[in-house]
Amino acid sequence: MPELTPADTVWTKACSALRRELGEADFGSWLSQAALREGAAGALVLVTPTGVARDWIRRNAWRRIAELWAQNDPQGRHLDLKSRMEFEAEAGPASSASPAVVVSPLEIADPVSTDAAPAAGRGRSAALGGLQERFTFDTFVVGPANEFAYAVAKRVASWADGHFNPVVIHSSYGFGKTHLMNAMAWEAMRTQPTRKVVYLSAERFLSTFVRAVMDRATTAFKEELRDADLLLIDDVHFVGGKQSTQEELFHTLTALMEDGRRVVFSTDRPPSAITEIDARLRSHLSAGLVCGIEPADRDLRLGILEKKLDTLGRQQGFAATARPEVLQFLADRFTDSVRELEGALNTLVARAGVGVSRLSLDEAQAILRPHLRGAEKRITIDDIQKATSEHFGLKQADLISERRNRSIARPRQAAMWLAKQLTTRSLPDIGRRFGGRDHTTVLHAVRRIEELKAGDAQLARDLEALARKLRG
Ligand SMILES: Nc1ncnc2c1ncn2[C@@H]1O[C@H](COP(=O)(O)OP(=O)(O)OP(=O)(O)O)[C@@H](O)[C@H]1O
Repeated sequence: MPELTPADTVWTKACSALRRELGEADFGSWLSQAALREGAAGALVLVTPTGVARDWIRRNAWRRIAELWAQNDPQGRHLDLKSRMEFEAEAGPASSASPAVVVSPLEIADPVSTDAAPAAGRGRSAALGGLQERFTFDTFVVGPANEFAYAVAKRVASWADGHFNPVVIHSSYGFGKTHLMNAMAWEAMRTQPTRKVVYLSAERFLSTFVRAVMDRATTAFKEELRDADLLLIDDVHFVGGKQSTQEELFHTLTALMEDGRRVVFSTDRPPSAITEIDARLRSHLSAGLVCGIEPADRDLRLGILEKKLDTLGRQQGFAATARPEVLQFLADRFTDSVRELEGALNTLVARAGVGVSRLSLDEAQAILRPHLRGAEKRITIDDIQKATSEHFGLKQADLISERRNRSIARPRQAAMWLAKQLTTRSLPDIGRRFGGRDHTTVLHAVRRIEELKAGDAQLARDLEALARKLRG
């Protein structure tokens, strides 16, 4: 039997990208209440509590959800969107009582679960949920972009003496941080089953901590973490701006380090650039061993494709290969993150099945056409800045500068809006490319332009002309 990816895993992955891209406020207001459910005949439906929420999601996030879903679901299942009333009307009254709920993002947190380990003995190891079995060193492909981070991760997992503390692994989204963090946890548990390994995302650190505060159970929470021989916290930038969580994290870090325990963090930037994190915590992170993972080069992308193809084939029970020109096409077109690259390959295998090895380049392109809309002509933020500055008679440097006069600020906001529409970059990523601005600034720009273009016909025309020019 091929191994199926549970729908909740796909949704969890999509949620973590959506949370980052939409921002905490929108995600919390609209998506955190939506739940993935199974309707009639096993159809998967994202169910919102109200019709208003459904409409908001359809207008503002549905296209992106569909993309993320396709990228993360190897089975290529269809996902529908309905309000609860619609869902129950169609599925019949039994649906509300049936155990059809797969998962809602608010229910994901499972403060102390110990059921995630693969076959190797667990001993005192504890994973606070969320470890994925497929993320091991064996499935990680090494190349110049990640070899240093990989070597450090192997060293941490072997419990070698003379370790650096903390270790910080950073990369832009989708280039393998979580994969390496998981691989370290699995291997550390395997090599020293009597030691305690704790892995959790910063998001889960936050939600578990908040819940512990509400339940007056912070002592148990602290003990659970401070007892770890190896603590791994993924996506630590997420605690930025959350004062008490940062403080708790800082105390956890110092307590563990004083005791000679090992701590590893992953972040989306070098620690010195995470300005939304408290200076004290930031300086502790910067003082550790900081290793970056660079975007994968073409050879690494090809290597990853071959490895994934082999794994997918084994999961589905056939020897999967693909024509070199198909793999090269994927490696050249899906360069924004390994996640997208993998999503494209998943789509081909899900659609063609055993016939994937016979797919011609034309057929592969036809299958991937919906995914290529943004990538057809790969538009970069640099292209957008050049076109926008030219259109408004400015210099590209003006868009990146600190200058705030309206004649510059408005085109800058327009360029940010275009970056959100025409690329798959996240808000933090866009912010970074506009002179290191915060993701909230980008979000504000995107909303402001949405508002303005509804009443300002000239601006709407400018944006349309720019988008047309950029799309080519
Ligand atoms: N070098 C690699 N070898 C094999 N697979 C990889 C590699 N790099 C990334 N991947 C795959 O790409 C996908 C995205 O990687 P991962 O989730 O680790 O990224 P990330 O950097 O943690 O992203 P984010 O910042 O969005 O959390 C995963 O399925 C992972 O297995």
